[in-house]
Amino acid sequence: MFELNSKMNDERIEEIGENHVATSAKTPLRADAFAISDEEKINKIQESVKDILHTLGMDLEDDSIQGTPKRVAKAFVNEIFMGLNPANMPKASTFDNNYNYGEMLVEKNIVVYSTCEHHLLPIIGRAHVAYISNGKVIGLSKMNRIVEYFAKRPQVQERLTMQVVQAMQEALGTDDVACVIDAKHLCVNSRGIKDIESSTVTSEFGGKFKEKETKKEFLQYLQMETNF
Ligand SMILES: Nc1nc2c(ncn2[C@@H]2O[C@H](COP(=O)(O)OP(=O)(O)OP(=O)(O)O)[C@@H](O)[C@H]2O)c(=O)[nH]1
Ligand SMILES: [Zn+2]
Repeated sequence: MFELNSKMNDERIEEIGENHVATSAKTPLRADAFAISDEEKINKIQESVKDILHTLGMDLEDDSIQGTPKRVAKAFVNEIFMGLNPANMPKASTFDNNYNYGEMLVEKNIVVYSTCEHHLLPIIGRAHVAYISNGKVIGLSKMNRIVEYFAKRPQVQERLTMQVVQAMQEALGTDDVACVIDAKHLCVNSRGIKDIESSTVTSEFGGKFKEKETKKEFLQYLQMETNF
């Protein structure tokens, strides 16, 4: 019934380049960012973490800490910052909108675990992504995966929000995409000003979502009570 369109995604990756984001919201990567393999990155980071722990005065021979440099390095490369590796870009399978669904689709409450690039501390929150089909529909989980991919980078929340919208626009071939993120930054909550209550809201509205009524409809869905 549906025509899987993952080939388009591969072509798109080639077109846009390793950052998967068209223009303004690129993650600042060095030109030689991919000169060494992930395994080499893990080895180098491991040494750097050893150095930090040693400088802090920790005994690296201690049974509990011995494995920490490797653990941290693996977590950085394979998990926390896996979104820096274009090989991890999710395949954003799109399908023909055969049923002519013409209204907005909202994927609410997508969990965001990201990392603030200023302090390398967690950003924890929720993303809400919406689009209006221009002939294509996207697999629901792919929206969660796109958010996850861009979240797993050193980030500022503004850029993350824009990257999610741009990647969705590319996948769906439409400007009519929006994203709102509400997140807590541990650099604000647990250190510095130590304001445990505050959170940060960012938004990006593309195409029809810039129009008052469409934006309002999207934001109203986010206020809806959910009973499940
Ligand atoms: N705009 C923006 N700022 C962020 C984000 N994450 C963290 N920051 C801020 O980045 C700023 C870095 O400011 P600096 O003055 O260089 O760092 P700092 O001395 O640690 O600042 P304090 O957090 O105020 O102690 C801080 O105000 C952070 O709150 C983000 O996603 N977007
Ligand atoms: Zn921070």
